[in-house]
Parts: sequence; structure tokens; C-alpha cells
Amino acid sequence: MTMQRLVLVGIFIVIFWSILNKPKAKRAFSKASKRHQCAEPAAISSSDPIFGLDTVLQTFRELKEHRRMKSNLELVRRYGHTYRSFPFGRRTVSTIHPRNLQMIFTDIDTFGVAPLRERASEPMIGRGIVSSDGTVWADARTMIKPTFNKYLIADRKMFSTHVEKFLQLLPRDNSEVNLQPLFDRLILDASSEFIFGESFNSLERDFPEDSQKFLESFSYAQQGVGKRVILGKMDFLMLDRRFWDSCGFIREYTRKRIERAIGNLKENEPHAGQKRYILAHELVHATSDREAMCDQLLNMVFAGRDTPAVALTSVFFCIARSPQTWKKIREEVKGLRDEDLTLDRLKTLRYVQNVVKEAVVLPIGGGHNGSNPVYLHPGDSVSINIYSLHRSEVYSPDPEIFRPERWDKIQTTWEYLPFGGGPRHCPAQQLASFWVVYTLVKIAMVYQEVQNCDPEMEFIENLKLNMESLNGARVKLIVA
Ligand code: HEM
Repeated sequence: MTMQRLVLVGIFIVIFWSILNKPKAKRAFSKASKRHQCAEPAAISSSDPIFGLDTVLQTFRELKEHRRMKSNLELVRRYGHTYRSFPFGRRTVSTIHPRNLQMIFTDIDTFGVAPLRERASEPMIGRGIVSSDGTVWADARTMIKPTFNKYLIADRKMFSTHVEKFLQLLPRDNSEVNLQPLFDRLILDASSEFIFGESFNSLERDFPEDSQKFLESFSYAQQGVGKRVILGKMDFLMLDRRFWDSCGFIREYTRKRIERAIGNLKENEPHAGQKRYILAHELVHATSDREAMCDQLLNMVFAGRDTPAVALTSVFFCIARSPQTWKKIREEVKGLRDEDLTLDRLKTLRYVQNVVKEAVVLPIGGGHNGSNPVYLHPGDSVSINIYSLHRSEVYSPDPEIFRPERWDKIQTTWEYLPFGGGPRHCPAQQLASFWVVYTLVKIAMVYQEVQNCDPEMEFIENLKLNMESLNGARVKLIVA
């Protein structure tokens, strides 16, 4: 038999086998579905029920018009807490029901992140704690988690140095300032020092050009990864040279930083029991593979470069529209001295903590009862929308109003997940919360009033991978 014939026979067998097996698989699923008394969730209306191209195009349109999250919330209000759609013909079940969330966040062997994240983000951050499942994730998690706690205890002073530089850049003449780019720089400097051992020094006047280029490339590539997640296997449709150039630059720059960090390893030997916890140095003990190190460190930058800055900007966006809140914060921080600002002391500032909870991801959500289970097929996408979860009216009657006092009464479990949950919850939760609360308190110790300067009162979303305020937080800070 010729080679051509062999190939044709092969193709024929594969097609025949899949036709034969499809009804079998379907039957197995429908049997299992019946056994569990499953029912299909509502399907969102679509003019293309096979390929769902209208759903995909609508997603891109909503992203461009800065209303993707708002539209998601509208879908929840129209279809309920769980519904399905078919972008590119792939069955996607979206849910915000706390019982479903508990299962999804806890059972990480069944609900992996790699099928969605690994392919989309590989050109930028390779494989690591954020993008992968299985042993790649488990090894990285085991190595990284203790570093966060040790670092938090040992090196709190480092953060206060960056905050002092940040405070120097705030106007003292009651003029308008957009806090967003300044928060971005603060968090970039703090997180780069923790990750590489040397800060990118973006708060200094002479912000090095290559650090600046790294930052720009990182933001651009992050947006590209967001688009690639939506496109899935159709990512070849994203013809964007700048995305690939940005990824190339980011990786090259990180390799150089790793070499420098390794060069500085000796200087970081503990002096009198004092040790600085630097992630790159911890990694050197775990692996000698430079590309694996590059992947792990970039995964960390991906997760931590701007998340606390986004939280701080949201806090000030809300405070600027709520003068009462600032008065109460000032009342609570009255009399505090710099040396009081320890992790434990900051945890006792109940009102300040409530403000952060309320603003980081506004109010909270809750579940509808009595719905049937949903049967999931292998390969289905399961999508969780934390924005909609935290705005569900069932748990709290006025979810869109900024009201930190609600946290005096609310106890949450799987209804409030700003740091995720289960085995993959954010390992930097304590550190990031400390950075946010510390910065807020330091500003409140200097300024007696925060006035809004933004003519737009509504929050307009800017969805990159995180959601941030499109207009930042434009305020006047009035010196006490
Ligand atoms: C207010 C700031 C922050 C928020 C709200 C936040 C939130 C989250 C959330 C929701 C997740 C789970 C994501 C998912 O798997 O879908 C996560 C994971 C993660 N975060 Fe954070 N994060 C913050 C700051 C940071 C910082 C500063 C770092 C590092 C310096 C960091 C490192 C990580 C890592 C490595 C993961 C992946 C954990 C894993 O998959 O095992 N985060 N974070």
C-alpha cells in the first residue's frame, strides 16, 4: 500500500471512530447527568449558536467601550447566578454561586487554570505558579509561600522607605494630582526590590530608561495575554508584532536582572541574624536552570506588579466621593506614630480595614438557593466573575453604594474572594494588605481632606488583566 493510501485509511479510521464514539460519550454524559439530577443552566441568547462568534465580537466591543464587567453583571441579573455561553463553540459555564465557587477553588485537580492561561501567557511568562497546574505549580508554590511570610516579618522597613519617597512626590499646595501613576510606581519599586533584590527606582527622578521600557512592554504584553485568553486556540488571529517584541524584551531584561541578583548573592549573607528575603535568591537555592528562574520570577511580577496599586487607586476613588469616610479614617489614625505602624497594630484599625474591604472590590455577594446541579463535560470552560459576585444584591441590599460600615456586621466565606480561595489563594495576601493599609494610613496622617477633582462620578472600568479605574483617582489633598 502506498504512503498516500495509508494516510487516507488513517484519516478514515479516525473520523469513523469519532462518529461511532460521539453518541457513546453523549449517552454516558446524559446518564451521569440524570443520576446527579442535573439540569442545563440558562443559555445566553446568541445569533450564532454553533460558533458563538457574536459572543466573541461582543466581548471585544465591551472591552473597547470599558463596560465588560458591567455587562457581565447585567447577564447575572438577567440569567441568574449560573448561565452558559458558547464562545468559539466551546461550552462555557459562568457562575458566581458560592457553593460552586467553593468546589472550583478547592478541587484544583479537576478545575485547572493551565488550559486557559498557559498557552495565552507562555510567550510572556513561560510556565510557573500563576499559569500552570500540576507539579510545575506545586513546586513553585512550596518554594514561594514561606518566602512571603519570612519577608513580611523581616523586611517591613523596606516598604516604608518607598512610601517616604512616594509622599515626597505628593503636592503640598492643594493642587490636583492623579494618584494612580504614583501608586503604580510605589508598588513597582517595592515589588521589584522584593523579587529581584534591587528596586526599579521608578520614584526617583532618574527612572532608568530600560526599567521604563520594561514597564511599558509589560503592560502591553499583559493586555495581549488578556486577548489571547479570549481567543483561545484561535490566538493566531492576533497579528500583533508589538506583542512578541514586548515579550522578547521582558524576558531579556529579566535574564539580566537574574544575573545581577546572583552576583549580589554574597552581599546578602545574613549580618547579625538579619537577612533580606529576595525571591531571586531563594530561587537560586531551588534551581540552577536560568530559564525556569526567569519563568518563575516573571510569574511573580505578573501577579504582583500592580495589584496593590489598583487596590489603592480604588480606595482613593471611593474616598474622594465620600468626605465622611476620610473624617472617620483621620479620627482612627489620630495619635498614631510611625513606629506604631506594624502589621499587628494596623490589623486593629477596624474602620480603615473596612474601607479597604469595601473599596478593593466593592460590596459582597451571595447565593440563590435550590437550583439544580450543572453537569460539566471535560474541556468545558468554567468562568467566575468576582466583580459580579461582589455585587450580588442577595447578600447585601445596596451593593453599589460605598458603605464601609457594612463590614461591622458581615461575616463572609465563599461570597467574598478578593484574594481567591482554596489551595491557590493569593500567597501575598498579608503582604499586599499591609502595603495598602500602611500607605493609606501614612497619607491620612498628613492630609486632612481628600477632594474629588474628577468630573465623572461613576467608576469607568479599564480591564487589562486586573480591572482598574480608567480615570485613576484625581484628587486634591488638603494638608492638615
Ligand atoms: C491587593 C493586591 C492583590 C490582590 C487583590 C491579589 C489577588 C489574587 C487573586 C484573586 C489570586 C488568585 C488568582 C487566580 O488563581 O485566579 C492571586 C494569586 C496570586 N497572587 Fe495575588 N493579589 C494581590 C497582590 C499580590 C502580590 C503583591 C503578589 C506578589 C508579589 C501576588 C502574588 C500572587 C501569586 C504568585 C498568585 C498565584 C498563586 C497560585 O496560583 O498558587 N499577589 N492573587
